[in-house]
Amino acid sequence: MKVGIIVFPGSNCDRDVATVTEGLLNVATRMIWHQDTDLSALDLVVIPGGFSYGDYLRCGAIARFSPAIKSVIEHAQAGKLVLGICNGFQILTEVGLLPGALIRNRDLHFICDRVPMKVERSDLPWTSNYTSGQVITLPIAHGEGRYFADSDTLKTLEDNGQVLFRYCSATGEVNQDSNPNGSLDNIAGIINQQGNVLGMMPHPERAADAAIGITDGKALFEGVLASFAVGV
Ligand SMILES: NC(=O)CC[C@H](N)C(=O)O
Repeated sequence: MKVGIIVFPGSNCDRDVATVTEGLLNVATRMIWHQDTDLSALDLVVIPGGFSYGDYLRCGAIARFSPAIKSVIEHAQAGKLVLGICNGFQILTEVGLLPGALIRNRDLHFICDRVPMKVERSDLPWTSNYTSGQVITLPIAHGEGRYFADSDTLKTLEDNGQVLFRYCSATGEVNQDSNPNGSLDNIAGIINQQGNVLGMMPHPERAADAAIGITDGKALFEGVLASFAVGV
């Protein structure tokens, strides 16, 4: 398996992802400057978190025009895996690879916290190392992480099982008290219809090394790796 990580001016979680894929899991990993377009030979492309182009205009609104993003679209359309984390999720919605939008948090504050969320399904490479309904804890760090979509889009997402991660309480209750940013339906992460594109506001790459004291994110990368090992 080969991983590519897109680097924009202002990305700040790119090295964190590489530390997990290359450092902890020993997976061949390449950093891809946003002006590069060659993603061939890559299995997983990660659009990392951060503040691409300073998040001026709107988070992800400038990054979506980068040359690398054209190649990311082709990569996704070929059915290959794309993971957008935080700013990466925002970029994926700007591009239209995922529906909806990420808007200012309900309380208009930047939130930096560790929060519980539910893994809704485990039948995809992304979550094959979790169990369906498992409550995990991951860091969040965003100012514009409130998932929003029109009611038809939201219904389609729910009907198709496209909500992969949902904020909840430590004991698994999904309600407004366990919703850190006001996301509709407590949505923390969604997939496209085919399931090969995942966008999520929480940061699995910041929760993979025991030295940090939180490791629930490691299983996401391990699940993807395992899916290649068995040739899924
Ligand atoms: N950690 C991140 O990727 C932050 C995303 C974006 N800059 C926001 O504040 O919402």
